[in-house]
Amino acid sequence: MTANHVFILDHPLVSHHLSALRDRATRPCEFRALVSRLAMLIGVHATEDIPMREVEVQTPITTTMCEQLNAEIAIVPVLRAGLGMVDPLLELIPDASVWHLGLYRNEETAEPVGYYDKLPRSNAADVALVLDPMLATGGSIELVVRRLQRWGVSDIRVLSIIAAQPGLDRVARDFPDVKIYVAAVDPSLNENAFIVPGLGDAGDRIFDTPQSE
Ligand SMILES: O=P(O)(O)OC[C@H]1O[C@H](OP(=O)(O)OP(=O)(O)O)[C@H](O)[C@@H]1O
Ligand SMILES: O=c1cc[nH]c(=O)[nH]1
Ligand SMILES: [Mg+2]
Repeated sequence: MTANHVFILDHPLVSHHLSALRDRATRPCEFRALVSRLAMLIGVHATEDIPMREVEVQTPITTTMCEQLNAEIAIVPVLRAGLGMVDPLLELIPDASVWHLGLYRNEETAEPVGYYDKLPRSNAADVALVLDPMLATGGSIELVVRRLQRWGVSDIRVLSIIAAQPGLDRVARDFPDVKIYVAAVDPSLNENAFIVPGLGDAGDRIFDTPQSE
């Protein structure tokens, strides 16, 4: 099942960079660059229908009607791994604000545990772009979506690089209005709730903090 609001990028550049990202031999320096490149491609796609307004612009030659963004856009990286996607999104949308949320998964239960929340209580953004390269069980994203709904955001868009089908189905079922943009959907999770085939632990690979195996 793939819901109406799930968008899977189908592009040769996405496939090419994803293959290097998955490769266990890819070093953190290159891994970071690949996360950034893929985040930019996903970011372009995820903003295709963002609200716009007409403005009159004076060129050196004449006046002409142009379009500009017409929405308060919040970039919401999920620590840690989501940090790797912030710079390319800010490159695309320099006027966006960045609100950090910190979560980690309990290793035994795979349940998300919140440890940092920088979201304000009021003045919700019009659009929230949630950044997290991995959507596995979907538990972390569901916590984030609930928090953004409490803030008052109505247009929530999740940008992930790889989603596992079970987690994607769960989020799409529980939050049918949330739009989800991914570069790939992998079929399953292993006994530790890691995505299969996946790419391992995205946060550890971005920040070069390998855990003992
Ligand atoms: O869909 P879920 O099952 O909730 O799993 C996905 C979450 O797991 C990873 O974070 P992790 O706990 O490894 O934290 P980190 O980014 O600090 O490494 C990933 O970046 C997501 O936030
Ligand atoms: O496969 C997975 C699952 C959760 N988090 C990751 O970084 N990778
Ligand atoms: Mg991690």
